[in-house]
Amino acid sequence: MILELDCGNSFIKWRVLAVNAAQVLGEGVVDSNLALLEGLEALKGLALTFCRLVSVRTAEETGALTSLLKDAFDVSVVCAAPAREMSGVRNGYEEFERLGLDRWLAMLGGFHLASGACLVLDFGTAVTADFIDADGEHLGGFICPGMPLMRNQLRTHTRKIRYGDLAAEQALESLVPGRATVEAVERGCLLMLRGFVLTQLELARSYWGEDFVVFLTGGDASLVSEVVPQARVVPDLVFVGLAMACPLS
Ligand SMILES: Nc1ncnc2c1ncn2[C@@H]1O[C@H](COP(=O)(O)OP(=O)(O)O)[C@@H](O)[C@H]1O
Ligand SMILES: CC(C)(COP(=O)(O)O)[C@@H](O)C(=O)NCCC(=O)O
Ligand SMILES: [K+]
Repeated sequence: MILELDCGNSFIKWRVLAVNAAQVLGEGVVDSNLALLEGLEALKGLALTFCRLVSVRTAEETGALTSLLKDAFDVSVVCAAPAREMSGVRNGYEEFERLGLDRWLAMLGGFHLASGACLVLDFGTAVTADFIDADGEHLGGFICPGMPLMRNQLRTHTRKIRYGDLAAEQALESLVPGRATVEAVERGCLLMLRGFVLTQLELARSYWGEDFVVFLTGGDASLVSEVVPQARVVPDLVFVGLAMACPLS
C-alpha cells in the first residue's frame, strides 16, 4: 500500500492507495502528526510499502514527520523536490526552488489533465493562482490570504470582531449585505475571494481566449465554485502531481 501526504500550512491531507494505485483504501484531513498516526492505525490491515509526500513546512517539521513515519511503519519515504522542468511543465520562477511545492505539483497535475493551457487555483491557508500555457510554460502566479487568514486578521487586529465557527458557517448561507458583525465579515471576505477568482479568469481570457481549463483545489474550493461553473473541481490535484513527481520506482 502507498501512503500519500500533502502537508499544508494548516492541515495534513493523507490517503492510502492499493499498491497498483487504482483504489483509495483510506483518507483524511488532520491537524497534527499524532492525529495522522491515529488515522492510519485505525485502518484495518494496513501494510505500507511506500510513502510519498509534499510539504510546504520547514525542513525540520518535514524531517520530524518523515522520521516518525519510518519508525512507525518501517517504510521508505520520498519527498517531492523542486525542479526547473518536469512532465512538460517549465517552472516560471526566477529561482525555481522558491515556488511552493504544493503549487508545483498542482500545476503538473493540472497540465497533465488539461493537456493544454490551464489556470490552477488553490484555496488553502493561502490562495494561489498559477498560469500554465499550452506549451507547458508557467507564466507565474499570485498569492493572497485565504479565508482562514482573512478572518483571523480581522479578529486579531480589531477589538470588536469576535464570533464563533458555527455562526461563521451560518452567515454564509446568504450573501446579502450583513446585518450582524459575523455576516458582514464572513460575506465580505468571501466576496474578496470571489473577486480575486474573477480577476484571474479575466487575465486567463486575455491570454488564451476561451481555450483553457480552470482547476479548483484546496479545502475551501467549494466556496468559490459557483462563480466558475466551467471549472473542474479536483480536490486531489496535488496528489495527481505527487504521483507524477514521485513514481514508485
Ligand atoms: N475536512 C476538513 N478539515 C479541515 N479543513 C477543511 C476540511 N474541509 C474543508 N476545509 C477547509 O479547508 C481549509 C484549509 O484548506 P487546506 O487546503 O487543507 O489548507 P492548507 O493546505 O494550507 O493546510 C480550511 O479553511 C477549511 O475551511
Ligand atoms: C503559497 C503557500 C504559502 C500556499 O500554502 P498553503 O496555503 O497551501 O498551505 C505555499 O505554496 C508556499 O509556502 N510557497 C512558497 C512561496 C511561493 O510559492 O512563492
Ligand atoms: K495546500
